Amino acid sequence: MAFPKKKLQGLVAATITPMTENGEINFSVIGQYVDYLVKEQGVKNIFVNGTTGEGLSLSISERRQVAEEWVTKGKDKLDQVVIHVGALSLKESQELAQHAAEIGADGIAVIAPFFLKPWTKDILINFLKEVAAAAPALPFYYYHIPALTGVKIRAEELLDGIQDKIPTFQGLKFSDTDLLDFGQCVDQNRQQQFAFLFGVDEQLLSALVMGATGAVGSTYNYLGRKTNQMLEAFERKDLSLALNYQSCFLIYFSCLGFGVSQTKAIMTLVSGIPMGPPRLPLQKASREFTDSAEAKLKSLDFLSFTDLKDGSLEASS
Ligand SMILES: CC(=O)N[C@@H]([C@@H](O)[C@H](O)[C@H](O)CO)[C@@H](O)CC(=O)C(=O)O
Repeated sequence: MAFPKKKLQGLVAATITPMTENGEINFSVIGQYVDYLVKEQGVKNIFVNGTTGEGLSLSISERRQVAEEWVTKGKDKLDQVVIHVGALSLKESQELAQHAAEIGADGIAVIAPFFLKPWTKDILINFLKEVAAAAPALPFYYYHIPALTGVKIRAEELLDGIQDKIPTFQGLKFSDTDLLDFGQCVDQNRQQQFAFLFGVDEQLLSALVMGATGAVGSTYNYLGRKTNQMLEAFERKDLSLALNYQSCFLIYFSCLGFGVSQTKAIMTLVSGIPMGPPRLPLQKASREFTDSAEAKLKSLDFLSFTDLKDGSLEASS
């Protein structure tokens, strides 16, 4: 089995799908976006077509093209490109999984189907197993995001014996605030060397304490460098610096808002790369929001990372 040379760990940016003002995908900026993540944010792993990437709002053909563009532009620059291939239709999910393997992606992830839902662990595993089997050489990650899917099966329950059913299972992307469930997943599966990737960015420090081996999230698009500093502080057991980062992050960024529309607007401001509006049913961030976010980011010196004071996101004034 062609598993990655190294385990998926550290920060993984959940990529935004850039769009034009007309709502078409803007493929032309993806190369620039890769360079920005690597050079400016120090982030070399990406998660494509997930929540932040509006994967479920794209057509299957668009999802294939987006995945292909990221793999092509990321070649020799990124470490790992994981493609989210979850869909309501098993057939579509399998088609996307097979496509991810064909284009040379490094892994696939799948959410629980969320319209006609699996109500038991065994049914969910059966669905995931069928998708994973369509890409038998690719590492498989379960993407647990119960608030959005409405599928409340605890991850800890799902992981019990999962590799017997899904031999390519390599880890969990856990986008939920139930740290007890997360901690139990880590605790019970430590010996299997799975990747435990936390997906609630504003709680990452707590998840590190519970044993997270990495993180997938929207904010690592523009806060990758600062979050890497937090990871380093945590590694050095400098909890006070790590906490300083997490607190600053909570105070400063939670007031800006974290929806996909806001993420697109903030990323455009911070990176200078146009991300465009989201697709319906999401609404473009209002001018009022963008103006106040810009003022806030300026007051933090945040529109130029190089000016940031070490270990602090505090306002320059
Ligand atoms: C619900 C949601 O979008 N969660 C984000 C977080 O990164 C989130 O934006 C962040 O924690 C801020 O709330 C990620 O877990 C989603 C993600 O990784 C993805 O785009 O698939």
